[in-house]
Amino acid sequence: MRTERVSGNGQDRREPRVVVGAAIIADGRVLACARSAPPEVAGRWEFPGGKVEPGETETEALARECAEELGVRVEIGARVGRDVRMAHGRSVLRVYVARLLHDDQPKALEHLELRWLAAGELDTVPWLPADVPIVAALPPLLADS
Ligand SMILES: Nc1nc2c([nH]c(=O)n2[C@H]2C[C@H](O)[C@@H](COP(=O)(O)OP(=O)(O)OP(=O)(O)O)O2)c(=O)[nH]1
Repeated sequence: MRTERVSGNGQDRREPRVVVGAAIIADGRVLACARSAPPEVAGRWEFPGGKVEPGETETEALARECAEELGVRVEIGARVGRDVRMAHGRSVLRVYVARLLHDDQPKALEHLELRWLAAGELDTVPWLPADVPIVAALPPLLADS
């Protein structure tokens, strides 16, 4: 895991690593993805995404991960929910709304399964724990889409 030292008030502190996720919304549904690895989280559901690499913006990281994991091009929009601390504060999950571009259709290139979920179906899959408060913020966004 990569961390950064930031000086302030004569003390060093470590900035949490940002993991970005894309809540891809289309026709009132959000794309949920079942992780294939590692074994301890395989079968749990998440938003496509991953760690922001050095020198990359969050938007660039999301575009890269959506291309790698789903083979799609996306437009990134507003934040969904709040930052959720993970790994004892060593990382945070930060999710953005995304929309598919050019009629691209997501493919499970790295996930076990993909599902489009409407607001009433959000609790039909076992989300990773950090995703739960973010999923709770989705229904108004799905209603507006
Ligand atoms: N992508 C993603 N990761 C999540 C979510 N919720 C959640 O707890 N995580 C965790 C799982 C992992 O511990 C971590 C992200 O790891 P990752 O494996 O997706 O990141 P990455 O693509 O950059 O992978 P790597 O380069 O380390 O192999 O964040 C989510 O909704 N999306």
